[in-house]
Amino acid sequence: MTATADATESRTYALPERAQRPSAAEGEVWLIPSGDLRESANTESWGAQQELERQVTEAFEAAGARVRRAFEADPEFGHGFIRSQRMGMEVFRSIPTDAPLVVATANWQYSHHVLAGLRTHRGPILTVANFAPEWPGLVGLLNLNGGLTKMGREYSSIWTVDGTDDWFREGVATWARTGALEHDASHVKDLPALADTPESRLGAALAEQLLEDKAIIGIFDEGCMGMYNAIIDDELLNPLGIFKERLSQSALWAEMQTVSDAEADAVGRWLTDAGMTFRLGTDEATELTENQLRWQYKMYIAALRISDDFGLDAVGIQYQQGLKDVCPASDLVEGLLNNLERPEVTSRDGERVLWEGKALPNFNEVDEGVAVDALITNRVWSAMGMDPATTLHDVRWGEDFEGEYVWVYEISGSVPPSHLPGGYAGAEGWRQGPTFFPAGGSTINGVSRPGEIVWSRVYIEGGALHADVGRCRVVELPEAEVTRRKESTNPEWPIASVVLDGVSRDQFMARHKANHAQLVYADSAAAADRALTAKAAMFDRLGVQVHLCGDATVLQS
Ligand SMILES: C[C@H](O)[C@@H](O)[C@@H](O)C(=O)CO
Repeated sequence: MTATADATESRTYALPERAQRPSAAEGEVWLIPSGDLRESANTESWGAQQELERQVTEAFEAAGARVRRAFEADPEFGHGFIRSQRMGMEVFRSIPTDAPLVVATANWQYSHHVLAGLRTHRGPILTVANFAPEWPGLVGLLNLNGGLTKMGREYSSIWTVDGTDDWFREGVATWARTGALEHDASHVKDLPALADTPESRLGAALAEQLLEDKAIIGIFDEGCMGMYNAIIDDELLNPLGIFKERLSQSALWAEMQTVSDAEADAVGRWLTDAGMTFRLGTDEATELTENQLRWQYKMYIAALRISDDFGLDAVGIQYQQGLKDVCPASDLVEGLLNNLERPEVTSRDGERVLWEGKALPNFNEVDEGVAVDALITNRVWSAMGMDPATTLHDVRWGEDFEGEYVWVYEISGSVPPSHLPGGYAGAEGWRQGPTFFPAGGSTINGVSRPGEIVWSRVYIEGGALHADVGRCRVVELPEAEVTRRKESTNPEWPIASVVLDGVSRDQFMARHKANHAQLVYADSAAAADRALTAKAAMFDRLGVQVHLCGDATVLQS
């Protein structure tokens, strides 16, 4: 009997067909927009995106270049954003690999929709945002830039309020001509060798302790909203003595079911007694309700119990995907965890008060750059006897006010109440917007009190961890101006009016490698300088490369 013929004997195989890409045409610039994964956000911000694309197209035409959009808007969806990673990959198949490419961003966008294509694109890349309050294009841009920086892909970046300013138009013309754009970075210097001071000794000692004893950051579902820059690989994280506990938001939801209404309601009573107020209504779809609050209180208790189970040193909840469809947002929980003074929670058996009188550092949107920063800040500030309550803020917008550039830093949900005037008395809970949070939930809304701040950002560049550190002040603006700024952005979110010391708007935008900046108050300007020195020393001893921005100085005697 003869053996059956081998199917591959002919040695002719089905080779994959390769996509035929158009070739780049002289004087042609390609344009793509990256969108949100949430269609509600895409349809609502589509008008703002069209306006930005009009401004960008006009600026390129004035510079003698043509703009070609890589695909048309889809009438079925009612917008022309790239709305998923898959769609991004498909769109990139039609873009010449060596074409000059603009990513225009007028909204909050999910960077991973376009990072796959950008990673292998060979032509020059320009990221552009509208510097406008209503839709956070610049927040999206800063995240994208952080992602490109982490992956080591060269890019240029520019932003504009309305497309008419010379700085923007000249920048576009320069990039169209040369494929590159340099920004002023003269405000940044590397950390000098630190003298032996009480602060440098404290930083080094805390670093040694972390390296020896190690710490765990608990991550309820890693990776939020395509923020590739906010994921720190274990290989970079573990050498700091910090390890991840990977947890699931479904476990959080399950634990929430075990918390009784009575326990949840006690949290609510504590907050009300402390002076916090809530804007309550009855329509679940658009208003904050008692029912939503009760679920948030259950989440607060559940988060602390699970953190206790795993012996966590800091915790983050992904929350914007998955969890937001199941239950009210976690923001209220997150602001409380970061605060020293907060409702008491016991272990399940009622025997132990969890983190009694202490904050459990929380990193919103599971941003691991924030996790490292919050953990270190908590330890330095606690050792110095200062309030360690720290939070990220979105770098949301800014404008001159009476000759000074005042940023709108605005986290998408909550700050620790100690950042507000009068603490809980300065906190008002508003419903999270239905566009992003169908199941609602309360924010911790308010206006951050004036004070001396250390700001920072931990990020990845060149395969290593870096920290930009600087000094700023939260300033008090007239009420009407604060209201205008809040209403131009998201009035349900807490705002900090920030003046950066020695850093201009464009220097900050060009340098910053994330949509988030970390803020913590110090007791005075002198205390802030001392704390900054200790924090820089701790980073330094851990092997994180520290850069001092603007007027930040370290004490050398
Ligand atoms: C709700 C929005 O998507 C926000 O969450 C977004 O702008 C951010 O906060 C990004 O950090």
